[in-house]
Amino acid sequence: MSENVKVAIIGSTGYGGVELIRLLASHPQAVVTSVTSSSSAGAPIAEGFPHLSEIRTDMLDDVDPALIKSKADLVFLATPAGVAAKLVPSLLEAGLKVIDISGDFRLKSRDSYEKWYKKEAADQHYIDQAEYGLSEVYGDRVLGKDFISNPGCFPTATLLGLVPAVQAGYIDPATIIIDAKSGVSGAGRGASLGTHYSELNENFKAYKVNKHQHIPEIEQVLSDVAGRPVITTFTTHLVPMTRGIMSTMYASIQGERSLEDFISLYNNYYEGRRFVRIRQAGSWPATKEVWGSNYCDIGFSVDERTGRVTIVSVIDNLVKGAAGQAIQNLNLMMGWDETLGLQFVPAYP
Ligand SMILES: NC(=O)C1=CN([C@@H]2O[C@H](COP(=O)(O)OP(=O)(O)OC[C@H]3O[C@@H](n4cnc5c(N)ncnc54)[C@H](OP(=O)(O)O)[C@@H]3O)[C@@H](O)[C@H]2O)C=CC1
Ligand SMILES: CC(=O)N[C@@H](CCC(=O)OP(=O)(O)O)C(=O)O
Repeated sequence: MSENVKVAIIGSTGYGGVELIRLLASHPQAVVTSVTSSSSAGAPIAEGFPHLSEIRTDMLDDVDPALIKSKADLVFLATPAGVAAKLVPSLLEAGLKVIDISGDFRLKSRDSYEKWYKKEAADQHYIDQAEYGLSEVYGDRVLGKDFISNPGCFPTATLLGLVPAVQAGYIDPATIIIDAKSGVSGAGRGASLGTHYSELNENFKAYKVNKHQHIPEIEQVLSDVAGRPVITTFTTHLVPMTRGIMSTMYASIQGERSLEDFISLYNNYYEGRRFVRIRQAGSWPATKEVWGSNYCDIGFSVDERTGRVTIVSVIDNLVKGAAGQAIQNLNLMMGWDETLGLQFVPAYP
């Protein structure tokens, strides 16, 4: 087992960054030695985040690769789209390991990134270096790597719910429809019209229909496991709750497959993977049952009338959908037990 690792967080004043601080506080082998800010360097981090009082007494550092390298071995980026694309080359050149939580290095095609994110893509050389860290699917590839691109929140819930069935040929990938719902912390800490209280409270709305930046990420992985190009219908909805994602997926079943066949397939696929829990027949996961934890819970129904399966997958967007999976990737990179520092029981109710 490797030594302890010193880590820095860029974007530590956002929701993903603050969640990294919370989770890493109880990690036995990682210590946060630098928290940075591009807008309030020099201020104590606990000033803006009183919940960190007496827990973190340090000041925010500038986003300076040389300074970060002098304090840390590895850096997490939890920054808006387009920032990591510019910063990562200098961080890697400084000799830091990198785990990027943003979408900047997930898509292997620069054209696809520019089309869906409407930002300038990173240099292809660095995109090629990034290992896509969907832990339960590609975790084996992460060991010993220096640069991980952490999956998106919706793709994590959706892909963990679809990959075993697509890979085994239990469903026809061309028929997949994904109906996804997110709590508002998924939109980050910055205020916007769509996320302020009176727009959100007592409301439930669809957004970015057929235009969401997670569509190509989901299709990239499904195409990989299906062995042929897959395109999907994916609709996101905003729910008036703080944390949580529920992805409900529908697809036509191929061959004779019972509910028990699906449950057994998924139990086998995720055997030994502690963060994916497969529900028994008739048990449907709810976002509260994974709240504050790194779990992804998945339930199924097989409809003999239509020949379709319904798959429901839930995660906490800030944990398994962001900071938690990023730490799981840190553990896998370092050759540690993937559950290190992540064994939280969901907070209930
Ligand atoms: N929220 C979620 O559930 C998830 C988010 N993500 C992705 O993670 C990333 C962070 O998301 P989230 O934490 O929600 O976003 P927030 O808006 O809450 O935080 C982003 C942080 O980035 C920092 N930042 C902004 N511009 C720069 C810059 N030019 N250089 C360095 N730092 C900068 C800001 O801090 P400061 O001004 O102090 O520098 C800000 O606090 C995004 O790419 C998001 O899409 C991925 C999965 C889930
Ligand atoms: C509720 C909400 O607005 N969620 C965000 C998720 C953002 C995110 O995770 O973005 P990247 O994965 O692309 O970094 C959205 O739907 O765009």
